[in-house]
Amino acid sequence: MCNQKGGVGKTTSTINLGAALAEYGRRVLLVDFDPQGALSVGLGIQPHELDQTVYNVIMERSVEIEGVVRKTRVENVDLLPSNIDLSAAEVQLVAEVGREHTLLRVLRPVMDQYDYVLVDCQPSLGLLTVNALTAADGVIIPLECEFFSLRGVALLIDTIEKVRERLNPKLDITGILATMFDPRTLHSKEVMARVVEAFGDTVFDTVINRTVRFPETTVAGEPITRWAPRSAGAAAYRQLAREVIAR
Ligand SMILES: Nc1ncnc2c1ncn2[C@@H]1O[C@H](COP(=O)(O)OP(=O)(O)OP(=O)(O)O)[C@@H](O)[C@H]1O
Repeated sequence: MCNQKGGVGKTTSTINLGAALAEYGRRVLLVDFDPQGALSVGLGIQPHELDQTVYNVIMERSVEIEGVVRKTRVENVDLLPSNIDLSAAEVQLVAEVGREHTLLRVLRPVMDQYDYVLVDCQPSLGLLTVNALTAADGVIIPLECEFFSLRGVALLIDTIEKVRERLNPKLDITGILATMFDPRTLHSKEVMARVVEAFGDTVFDTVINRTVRFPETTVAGEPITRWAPRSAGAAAYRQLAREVIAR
């Protein structure tokens, strides 16, 4: 889940797509790859209380991923948590041999235990994000239905193409996900039309509406599929899960 713009719905989409995939019987690992630890918080975990996180797994050879991955309250959804420690990794990794492949290397031992591994990137195109792109089969780009949302997408796609050429030939854009859509405003519809015009079939049919239900789920520490299972937001992420499975 990648977009260097902040606050576009990366974390919300990682949690809720993961939970929806799990409802369809898929085994899911969520990787919090943002030092803010919002994904961990959104699943009811206090990141600052953790002794070991994804940071220790990628920086310390003696720490094995199996000991750091934890179960969540959601059946079939596990979490590799993160906290502020990860902010040091961006600088520390620069000196490492094979620095772009670090995340892929540490995920490999657990990869066959899951049907989907979703990585929640931080809002930057730095080395941690390049690590996520190097480990991934596909990128989902959440795009806020706001005027400036298309700014920066060209740079993101350029980065994805460079990673595909130089580090990970199988990398693909799985889809572009329109988020924070407000069906009452012409503005949202205009932005959506421009996104479809620019990216065509790459855009998921699923559109995530703007609703206060999502901030509520963060406070509750639960995905929307559990917090408000019959809400439109839960239905939307279930539809997205079906699209992702189909793609
Ligand atoms: N569809 C939505 N409707 C209303 N609020 C939303 C929606 N999706 C996310 N939010 C809220 O917007 C804020 C930012 O969302 P989120 O954390 O998912 O974005 P992000 O791209 O991961 O942010 P960052 O770049 O900081 O990691 C959060 O408070 C979240 O609860």
